[in-house]
Amino acid sequence: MAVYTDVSEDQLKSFLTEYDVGTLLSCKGIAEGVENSNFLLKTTTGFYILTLYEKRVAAADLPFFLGLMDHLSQNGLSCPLPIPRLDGESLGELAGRPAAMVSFLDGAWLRKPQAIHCREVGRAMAEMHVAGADFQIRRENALTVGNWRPLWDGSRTRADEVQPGLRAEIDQALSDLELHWPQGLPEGVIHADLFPDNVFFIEDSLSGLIDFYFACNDFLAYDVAICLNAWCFEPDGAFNLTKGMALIDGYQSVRPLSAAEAEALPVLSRGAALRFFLTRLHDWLTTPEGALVVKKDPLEYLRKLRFHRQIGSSVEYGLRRKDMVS
Ligand SMILES: Nc1ncnc2c1ncn2[C@@H]1O[C@H](COP(=O)(O)OP(=O)(O)OP(=O)(O)O)[C@@H](O)[C@H]1O
Ligand SMILES: N[C@@H](CCO)C(=O)O
Repeated sequence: MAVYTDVSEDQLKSFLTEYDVGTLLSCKGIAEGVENSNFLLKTTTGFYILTLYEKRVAAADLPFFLGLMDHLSQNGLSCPLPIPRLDGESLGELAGRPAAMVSFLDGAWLRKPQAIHCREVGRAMAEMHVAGADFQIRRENALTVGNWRPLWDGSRTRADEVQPGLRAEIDQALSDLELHWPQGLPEGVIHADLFPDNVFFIEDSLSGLIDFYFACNDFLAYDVAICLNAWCFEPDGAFNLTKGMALIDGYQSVRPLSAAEAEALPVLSRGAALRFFLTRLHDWLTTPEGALVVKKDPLEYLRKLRFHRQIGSSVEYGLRRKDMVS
């Protein structure tokens, strides 16, 4: 459930006078999502998404997120386009929160993506990487290798409550990643949370990407690793090589991976698994019972981390052998 802040009709109507979007016809809270409060607005000119940014999104980062969506849309990527206010700004304030409106994207996310969808998401991610190359604002990744230890320290003493032995296992996995994290790979703007619920499809065609609120500058291939984890495992925990191959082929049809990126996929995939394990574990341990937010299972990502630990080469993710040499 993600409507944390209530908005009265009067507040909303007064907010909309700052925009050239016609007259309000209806406003519905959107239950999905966990970070922000989202509303679907219908006005005499069409549908819009209104987002009130809650505390987990730093106000200082909003110009990056909104500027990025604007930049990517202008460069041909299908993603929400921030609607400018009459004063030319994208960001306003509503009910005491920073707030913005973006265009509505048609489509729906897939509960059971297949290999053809993985290919599409790989391609769209590479298009995003290319379109973001000349975006001028920078945002460091607040959830990369250097940030994992403080995050882990907040959960570490209680980890064995979730699964006996977890503390020692993650201690070891984290130290190993800190030691072996790659350096010097090609960097750029990454989405960093391109899970199935952030990719819309109409029939089998990808219609757009949403939710850029973890986007940042980091290794481009790290985004590929995040997607391998999010798209290519089956509910029983098995890695689906056909999906991995489709995702990587889709990506490389737009932006071929360098040999160094290809070689780094196993360590990047371990890191991506640990990153989502750690945020999920934190939420698991700190979200009060009875809260309306659905907690995501950290152990799903522990299983993915274990899978990547026994990977010998990126060929096991579906990378073709010819792409492993420069
Ligand atoms: N531009 C859009 N067009 C259509 N629907 C949208 C759009 N943006 C958001 N939505 C709807 O709102 C829901 C929540 O959006 P979003 O995922 O951005 O929420 P969030 O709370 O910021 O994110 P999350 O919890 O996934 O990090 C989406 O699942 C989708 O149904
Ligand atoms: N995609 C994240 C949630 C935050 O967007 C996860 O599955 O843990």
